Amino acid sequence: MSTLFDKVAWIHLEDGKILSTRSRGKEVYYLPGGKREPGETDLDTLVREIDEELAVAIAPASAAHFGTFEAQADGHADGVIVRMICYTARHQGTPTPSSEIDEVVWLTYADRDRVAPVDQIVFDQLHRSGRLL
Ligand SMILES: Nc1nc2c([nH]c(=O)n2[C@H]2C[C@H](O)[C@@H](COP(=O)(O)OP(=O)(O)OP(=O)(O)O)O2)c(=O)[nH]1
Repeated sequence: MSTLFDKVAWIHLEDGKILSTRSRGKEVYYLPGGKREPGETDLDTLVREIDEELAVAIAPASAAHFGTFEAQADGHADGVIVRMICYTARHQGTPTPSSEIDEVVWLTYADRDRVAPVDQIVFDQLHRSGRLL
């Protein structure tokens, strides 16, 4: 049996830095987002997860698909894969970490080795296109 996590993440850049989170008890940084619940669209998941994690309201009409990326899931057995469907989107509110989130940080490409494998692919693409410092 192979496992694939189906997640939706928010790509949010400001001044060449990307908003990233560290979940409670974890050592590497993730892009904010989470797993789809049954029946949810990508945007349903994005709006719910970003509200839960950061108390920020995503504007769904502004969301644009950035890319979908797959890699080894952080902290799971070899061969467990996470698929992350990534969106940019406008928002309202100031990111404020929920109790599940220990840290909210702005990272640059210099932090590539501090993020999960799937996020490294996202970092590479953003850096190549000049959006991530
Ligand atoms: N949200 C998120 N998860 C990631 C990223 N990169 C990455 O490997 N993951 C992995 C972590 C786990 O190996 C895998 C499944 O997530 P999980 O099992 O920790 O999810 P969870 O129960 O905390 O649920 P959820 O809140 O994320 O929906 O997704 C990322 O950038 N963002």
